[in-house]
Amino acid sequence: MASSEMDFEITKSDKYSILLPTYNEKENLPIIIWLIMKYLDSSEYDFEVIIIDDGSPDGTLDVAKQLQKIYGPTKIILRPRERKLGLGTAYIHGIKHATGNFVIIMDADLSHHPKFIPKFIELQAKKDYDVVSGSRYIGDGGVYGWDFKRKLISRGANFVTQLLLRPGASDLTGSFRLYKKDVLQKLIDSCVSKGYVFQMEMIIRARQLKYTIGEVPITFVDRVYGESKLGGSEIVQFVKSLLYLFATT
Ligand SMILES: Nc1nc2c(ncn2[C@@H]2O[C@H](COP(=O)(O)OP(=O)(O)O[C@H]3O[C@H](CO)[C@@H](O)[C@H](O)[C@@H]3O)[C@@H](O)[C@H]2O)c(=O)[nH]1
Repeated sequence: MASSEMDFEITKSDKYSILLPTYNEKENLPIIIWLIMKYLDSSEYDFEVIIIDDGSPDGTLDVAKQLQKIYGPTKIILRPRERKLGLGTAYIHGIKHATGNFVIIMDADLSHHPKFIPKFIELQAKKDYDVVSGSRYIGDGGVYGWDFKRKLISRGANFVTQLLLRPGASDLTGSFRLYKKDVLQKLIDSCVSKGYVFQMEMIIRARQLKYTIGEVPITFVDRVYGESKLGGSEIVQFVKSLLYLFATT
């Protein structure tokens, strides 16, 4: 048993692969890795962290190599790519190297706090969910540090998607999630979007394919170091993909 509660069980063979895509995260990476180790090492969970760096000019990969020396090559796995190829394809690349039967995806910029990971794992184990999604829009979840424009974009994207596609999950654009690996692979194979919109399509496809989705309230705290890579082109891509999904599903 990995928890004091006796109403769920983590099988000894369960392993969690945490995918961390990075682009210019040299300040954030050591802290997020330290927090992951703090919250997971103290548990009995078997896990690995896969860092997918896309040729960050700030030297994130060098920092990742140092971390690998500290925590060991079985805990920290480096799967870099030569150049910035986008968040969606970074996950697709990462999953190819995941050895766990569960995959956790999260941002490396400290917006997603690793303290929530055990909650994802416990909920999944309790109900055998195919997907557990972190939600900023249920219970005591929330967003901290975003300006009005960014909140409006996120709320607006969720609202319009809820209206058009009725996905039955409250946070569609968030990217703090746990998947059964085989489910994630099937969802990736069925998704057509790349970039940020990928997160939304994954939930829509999960519903289509009748996978079960659980939700854990999470707080999303805007990054302190570095900059968001969300720009106008991602927003245009989101709207295009939303209309495509509306027309085809
Ligand atoms: N490898 C790689 N990593 C990337 C790339 N672009 C971004 N990342 C990494 O992906 C994570 C999130 O990137 P940000 O650019 O900081 O995301 P954001 O604007 O804060 O957006 C967040 O909120 C969106 C809306 O809720 C989410 O859709 C998005 O996934 C992310 O969680 C960070 O760890 C960042 O380094 C890329 O092209 N390649």
